[in-house]
Amino acid sequence: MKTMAKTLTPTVPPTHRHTNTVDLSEQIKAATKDNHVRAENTQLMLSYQKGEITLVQYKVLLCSLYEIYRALEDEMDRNASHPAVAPIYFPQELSRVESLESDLEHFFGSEWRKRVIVPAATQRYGQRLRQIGRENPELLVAHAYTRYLGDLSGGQVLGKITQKSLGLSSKEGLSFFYFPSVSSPNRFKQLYRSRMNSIELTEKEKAAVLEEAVQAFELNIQVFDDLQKMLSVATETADQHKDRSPAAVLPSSPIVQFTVGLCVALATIGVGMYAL
Ligand code: HEM
Repeated sequence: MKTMAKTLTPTVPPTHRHTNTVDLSEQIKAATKDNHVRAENTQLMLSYQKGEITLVQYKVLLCSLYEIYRALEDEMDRNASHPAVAPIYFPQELSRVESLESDLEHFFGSEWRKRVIVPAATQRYGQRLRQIGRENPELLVAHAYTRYLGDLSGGQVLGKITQKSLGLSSKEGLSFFYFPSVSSPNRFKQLYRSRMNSIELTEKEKAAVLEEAVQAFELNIQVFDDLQKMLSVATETADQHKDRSPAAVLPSSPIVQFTVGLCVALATIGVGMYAL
């Protein structure tokens, strides 16, 4: 027996054994730990945690999330059969585009498409997603992890805070936070992690995925910071038109939209803002 056990012992050198056996899900969590703390401490997320999220903050956040998920889900769909995407492709359980569309319609009305407005950082995030979808689909896992596992973790608490902060009596306008096809977020996250760990990646690709996950958090942080700037400009504009709230100013008249856009373009030093 003893001899057999010896024969079966792997001959991989200990250092190799270590790198090959560390799961992607563990590595990605460790690699983005500090970025997660930074994301939690952005002004927008701090307002959230204090239960001080306003309707206008939530509305602009929804607009940016729509742009981000549209790019992410377009690219996931297009690359659904790619070996690094297929294991973590869960459109039925995770897709957010339709829920965001219904939330946007709830808050902006049937003409919501004309009123979606996003800052430059959101455009950059979308462009990055579309670029990796075209050029390096194996990096999509970094973005899918960052958004979907976040939505199934802290995002669940944020949903409850949003409902309370905005004084919403029903779930209307909050579909983004609900995953009707996920009965247990914790169990689903475990399944998702195991699927991530099953993706076959070379060491070089794995390193690139970890780097991309850090970037994904940074892109989110930039979006939150840009939204905050956009809102400060809108508040100043509203103060100059004392009869109007920022919520009314931001997505309404084309002239004010243009003014806000112009100010944010200046405030974000050349990066600009795009109205969809
Ligand atoms: C108010 C802001 C936030 C709070 C309070 C929060 C809170 C949390 C909590 C409690 C967890 C679970 C940790 C665990 O299971 O060990 C978590 C996980 C996670 N969060 Fe956040 N979060 C926030 C913002 C964000 C943002 C902005 C992102 C990215 C865009 C994000 C991405 C993630 C990810 C990817 C995970 C899964 C980590 C893993 O298990 O690998 N979070 N968050």
